[in-house]
Amino acid sequence: MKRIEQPVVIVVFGASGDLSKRKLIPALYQLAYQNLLPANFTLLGFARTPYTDDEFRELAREGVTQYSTAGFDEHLWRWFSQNLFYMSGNYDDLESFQALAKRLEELDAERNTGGNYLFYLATPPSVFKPITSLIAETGLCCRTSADHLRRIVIEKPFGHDLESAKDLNQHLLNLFDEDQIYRIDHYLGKETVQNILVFRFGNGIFEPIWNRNYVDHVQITVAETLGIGDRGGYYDKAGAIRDMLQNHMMQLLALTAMEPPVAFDAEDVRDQKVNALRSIRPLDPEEVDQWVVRAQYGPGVSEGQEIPAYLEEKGVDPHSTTETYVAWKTEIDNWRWNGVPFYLRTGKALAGKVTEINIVFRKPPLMLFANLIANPNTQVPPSNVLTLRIQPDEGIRLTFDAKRPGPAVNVERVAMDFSYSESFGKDPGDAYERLLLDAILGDTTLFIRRDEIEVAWERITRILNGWKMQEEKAAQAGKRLRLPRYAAGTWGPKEADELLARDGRYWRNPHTVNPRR
Ligand SMILES: NC(=O)C1=CN([C@@H]2O[C@H](COP(=O)(O)OP(=O)(O)OC[C@H]3O[C@@H](n4cnc5c(N)ncnc54)[C@H](OP(=O)(O)O)[C@@H]3O)[C@@H](O)[C@H]2O)C=CC1
Ligand SMILES: O=C1O[C@H](COP(=O)(O)O)[C@@H](O)[C@H](O)[C@H]1O
Repeated sequence: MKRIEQPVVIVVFGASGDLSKRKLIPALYQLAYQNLLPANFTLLGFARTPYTDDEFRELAREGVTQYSTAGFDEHLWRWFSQNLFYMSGNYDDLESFQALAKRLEELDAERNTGGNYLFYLATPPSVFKPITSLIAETGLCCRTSADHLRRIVIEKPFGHDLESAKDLNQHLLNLFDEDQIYRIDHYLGKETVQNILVFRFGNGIFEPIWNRNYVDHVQITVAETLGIGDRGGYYDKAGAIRDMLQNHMMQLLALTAMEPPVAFDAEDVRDQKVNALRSIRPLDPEEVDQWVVRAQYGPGVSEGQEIPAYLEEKGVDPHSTTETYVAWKTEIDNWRWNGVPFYLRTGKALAGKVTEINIVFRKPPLMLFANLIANPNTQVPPSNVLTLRIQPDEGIRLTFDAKRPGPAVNVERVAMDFSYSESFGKDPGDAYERLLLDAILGDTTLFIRRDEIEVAWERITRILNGWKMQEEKAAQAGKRLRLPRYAAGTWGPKEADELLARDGRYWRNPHTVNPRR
């Protein structure tokens, strides 16, 4: 990774919160561990909770001890912690921001930080607008700050539907230039997600078969074992579609489906991602049930932990119709992918924590060995599947059929594996490390551009509209909609299996020892 040359103050709004403690501060510490931060690096936390600098440092120390992948080193901590500062203020109050401007001036003078500021919005989205308005009003960041580094990093969720996303984009673009706005999606910071592009476009052998002539279908799974825990208040308003599908999974889809960029730079890569997203077939809300399955978890056990039914979780409306699981079949209407279904699924309280992309290749034109396969299913599934394992056990696997040694011709499914940890001797670093560094260095490649977020929301809002229509219909009939259920600790509802079974396919469940199931 490249070292940051120029000094910078990172202002973290919402610094008293979970993201700051679990992700941002440990990621900065890890950058310090790798000697990637500038000598006079400075972090100024800003939130309403009244902490002193020392109290904030204590909070940060807890975060680093618990969550840093670099471990805890007392000597490094002493250097790192003396660069952390804190001030309290309100997110919608001009005086607080004037005080912030004054504090930044002092820090500039004391620490020679050159007037370079990166503002990180690690707060709930309800205060994104007031914070950015006041940053602009106090002149801390505006279009004319060209002489200094002045950038805004904005966390997800970016809007809750197309209209609100457009509205937030418009608000930001009234105040700042697009290249000052860093819309974050932490999946793009994951090494294995970035590797999708290297794998596809850095090698000569995969791209020629990466299309409708060879690919039968694509499956993208982002499964989590935990329930919603104590995030009921947030999650019940978001659901799986807004929490995961609109952002992380759309990005995985775009990177899998996109055409090669002209060059590996921010605009070219994002142009191609936008084209891929625009090629997703727009869904007719009336037909939502043909393409999308939603469900909620019931009680069960996942990874040895008892999980209550979603409707009994703290902060959840007992009549909620918010989905904790969503499966979506879509098609990409372009030359490369015409007729190849993409199946996406994500959910909480599932049987495994895993993110993977499966490229399932077509069967050979003639199945010469179909009757020689040991214990075949009634229907012989395609044997060649390329699995991009995003997490955990990051790597790539290709399954194929081979002859089992012996005088008879017996065919068995085997695999070729690439493992990150085996090949590179270490696990991939944390996504926030990479993204923070890129934001400071001014590289927007791994951040979401305005049009990207809007086209993703456009396709997702069609699904949301379909569900809304169903709810309105039920209400008119005096009924309450009840979502399908799946037991916590399983791979999801039977309706999701049926979505694929209708096409003669099945979900390839990760961790399946025998890839034939
Ligand atoms: N936590 C995570 O793992 C992830 C978080 N995110 C996103 O990052 C952002 C921050 O997340 P997280 O740290 O978990 O959030 P928190 O709920 O911990 O909020 C962060 C801080 O914001 C302030 N805050 C909380 N609620 C409100 C409110 N209603 N109005 C104004 N201020 C409030 C609090 O600080 P104070 O009261 O001191 O002002 C709090 O410490 C969110 O947008 C979230 O969606 C994205 C991916 C992962
Ligand atoms: O953004 C989010 O992502 C996490 C999953 O992230 P991962 O890096 O652990 O795969 C998810 O748990 C959370 O609900 C969502 O807000």
